[in-house]
Amino acid sequence: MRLCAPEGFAALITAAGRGSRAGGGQPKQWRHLAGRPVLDRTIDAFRGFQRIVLVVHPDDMAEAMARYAGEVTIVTGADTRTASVRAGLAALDGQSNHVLIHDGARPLVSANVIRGVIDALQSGAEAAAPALPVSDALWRGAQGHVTGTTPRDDLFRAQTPQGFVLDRIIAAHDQGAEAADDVELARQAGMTVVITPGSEDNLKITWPADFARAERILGGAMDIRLGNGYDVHAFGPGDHVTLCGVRMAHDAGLVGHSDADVGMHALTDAIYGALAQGDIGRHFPPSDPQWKGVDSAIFLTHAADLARSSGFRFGNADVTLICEAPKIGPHAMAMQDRLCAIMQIEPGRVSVKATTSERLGFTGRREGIAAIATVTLIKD
Ligand SMILES: Nc1ccn([C@@H]2O[C@H](COP(=O)(O)OP(=O)(O)OP(=O)(O)O)[C@@H](O)[C@H]2O)c(=O)n1
Ligand SMILES: C[C@](O)(CO)[C@H](O)COP(=O)(O)O
Repeated sequence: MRLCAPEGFAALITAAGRGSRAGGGQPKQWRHLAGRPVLDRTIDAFRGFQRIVLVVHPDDMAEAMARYAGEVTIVTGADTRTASVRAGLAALDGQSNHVLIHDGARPLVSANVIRGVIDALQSGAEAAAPALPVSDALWRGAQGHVTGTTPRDDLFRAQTPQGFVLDRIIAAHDQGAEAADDVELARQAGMTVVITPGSEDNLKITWPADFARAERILGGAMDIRLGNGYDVHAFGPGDHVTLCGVRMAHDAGLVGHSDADVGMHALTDAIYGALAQGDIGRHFPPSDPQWKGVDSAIFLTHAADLARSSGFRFGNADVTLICEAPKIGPHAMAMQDRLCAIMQIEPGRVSVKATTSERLGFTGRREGIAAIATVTLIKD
């Protein structure tokens, strides 16, 4: 659930690091986590803020502008996290009186964690930040052996967002010191910092294995839907068929109320099925003359829009056409492209393939064409 931040609260997201510990050939904030860039998810968590400042590396400025211009204020960062935060603070103007400073590399921060920081600041704290008590025993060690134990009663694992009265944290940064985080700088400047509840899920992606861990956490929170669809149309008089949006010459046509695109109908029903929204007949009754002879793209567009407006994105779709003729193979790519265009999803997520039924049954006797489709929808 997304929160709505009070007026005067700004968010500052640091994303100018190079992610050297995470590896992967690309800075971690730009790598995909369950299908979306890490930074998309981080920014989404702060969408309820009127003002968001995003600090990026100069090499990433073009990418950041292409993705987020107009939604957030984008500024260039510097060599250290502290200097990047300083650059971001300089972009905040008099409209903000509080700022929450957050690592771009913590994409799974929850509304509750953010709300805890805001609540503390609204209750009068000059600084507040989430943390978790250390629950494991803490050892000192050398050469592979335990050399001592450290009491953990007053130890916490610091997280972000770290929230501050804006002019107090700007003043702390103006003193120019380097620090592990903004709480350290705030304390050096004499501020009292309230500890608010952190979350195990609010991990900072730091090491290669953190991507798999974050995907596992997201997997638990994701709503993943699977839908299937099946349709049949009989051959009748005609000189072409339209399958998955592609018109093909044939020695017969397909009989139907609309354009009888059996593949598109199966796919449309699969989407409605995944959404638990009935089938094409419920949304476009065959008794209604306005759907007579129409392009079935109308139905697929409606189902895809319904999926999106319900908060889902497409995982993939797979359509199988069952017929002896016409030959589907030469047209399969064009069909995939057409379905992707109608559903407004990127190529590579839709498959169209075909099989015969070895001359058995109604498809084997060339009396008609059948189609089955499967689709996955994801809400994260
Ligand atoms: N000069 C820097 C360094 C870090 N960060 C940001 O601060 C957050 C926390 O830093 P860290 O996890 O250390 O990220 P990196 O510096 O990218 O990682 P590494 O140290 O492995 O290179 C990240 O969102 C990172 O992009 C930043 O804005 N500017
Ligand atoms: C700000 C921080 O995430 C709080 O835990 C942490 O200090 C960043 O440390 P890093 O060494 O820059 O990853």
